[in-house]
Amino acid sequence: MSTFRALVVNKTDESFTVGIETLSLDDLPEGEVTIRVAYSSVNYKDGLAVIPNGKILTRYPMIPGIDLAGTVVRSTDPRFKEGDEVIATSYDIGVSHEGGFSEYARVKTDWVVPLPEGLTLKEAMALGTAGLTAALSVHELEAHDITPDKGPVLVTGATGGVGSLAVAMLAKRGYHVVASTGKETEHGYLHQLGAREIIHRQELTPEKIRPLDKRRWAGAVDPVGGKTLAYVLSTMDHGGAIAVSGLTGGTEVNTTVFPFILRGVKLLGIDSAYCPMELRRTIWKRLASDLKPDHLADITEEITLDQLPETLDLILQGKLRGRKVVNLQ
Ligand SMILES: C=CC(=O)SCCNC(=O)CCNC(=O)[C@H](O)C(C)(C)COP(=O)(O)OP(=O)(O)OC[C@H]1O[C@@H](n2cnc3c(N)ncnc32)[C@H](O)[C@@H]1OP(=O)(O)O
Ligand SMILES: NC(=O)C1=CN([C@@H]2O[C@H](COP(=O)(O)OP(=O)(O)OC[C@H]3O[C@@H](n4cnc5c(N)ncnc54)[C@H](O)[C@@H]3O)[C@@H](O)[C@H]2O)C=CC1
Repeated sequence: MSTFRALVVNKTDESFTVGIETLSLDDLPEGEVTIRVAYSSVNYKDGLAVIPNGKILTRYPMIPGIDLAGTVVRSTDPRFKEGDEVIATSYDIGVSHEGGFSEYARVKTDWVVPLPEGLTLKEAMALGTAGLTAALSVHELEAHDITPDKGPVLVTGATGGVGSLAVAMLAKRGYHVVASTGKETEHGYLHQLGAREIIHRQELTPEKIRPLDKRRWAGAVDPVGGKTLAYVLSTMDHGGAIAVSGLTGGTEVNTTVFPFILRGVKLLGIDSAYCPMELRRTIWKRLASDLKPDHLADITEEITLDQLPETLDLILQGKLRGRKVVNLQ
């Protein structure tokens, strides 16, 4: 192999371009582990990475793609050897270090997780950062004593990557899942993943949000943020917890101290990118076992490298359902 294909984003004072290019291994950055990438996946952050003011990429040109899974072809670190199947997600990958939308990648050993028993490379990318984030959210809710007997757990942005996987994981763990979506055509999909109730996303953004409103949820997984998060905060039950990961509904949250001081609500921030390695390995093991969604194949659609630009455009428009896995073999 002397050359390979990758998606490259470039920005200069005069232009901004996104396209497939042919590169050689010498074009890859420094790192101990070189990987023949089998699959990558599409996350909202990748959509932001390929627009001029997305504020994700820190230098250009850059290969985006925060997720990758494949087989080690060379390692200068004894922790990995040729032939090992591995996952590498987040850290600087696809941000300031060439990422997964590429047939080959070279990364730091400290970013690499061995593929856990119970997952294929394709399944690992069907999960990807969205799965890691959904699982971290469930893990954190559990750690804050939000058990299935406590009451309904809300998932916002429920047809998206984080949302779909959170619905499936919580349902598998026995929670009464309430899924919020604006997509009326996807109710069947959400019921199939295990949602017990489906509500329209507009219900979570009323004109006026009271400091405290009727208690509705024991827990919530919120990849939407913004006004939705403000309403969810005001409608949490006593001792409830919200795992907040995203911003598709906005970055500003107008709230009061009352949910925190009168109902003891906990706001749990989820950061998949710099999640410590020990916890990351624990979560990947759970993703391969008790949190592995029963309907992973139904959540996932495979695309090619050539289909990436249009798919990245669609994720920013909120038009995708579930997860897109990029086949790079
Ligand atoms: C899969 C994960 C996700 O999807 S997370 C959601 C996607 N991420 C984003 O949308 C973040 C995009 N970034 C921004 O919008 C901005 O960087 C900002 C609003 C977070 C801050 O903008 P500002 O112009 O005020 O400052 P800087 O960009 O110069 O950064 C200030 C300070 O924050 C640190 N920082 C920026 N981005 C991140 C990040 N993603 N994670 C952690 N820290 C971040 C940056 O390093 C600066 O810190 P400093 O110590 O000064 O270096
Ligand atoms: N904190 C972390 O570590 C991580 C954060 N994220 C964030 O989580 C969010 C979701 O990421 P993905 O699942 O990859 O994206 P996605 O595009 O697959 O899902 C987003 C969902 O939000 C919905 N949505 C869009 N605009 C909305 C609005 N105004 N109100 C309500 N719902 C709206 C979409 O219809 C879609 O269902 C993003 O903001 C992303 O940046 C994702 C992964 C890791």
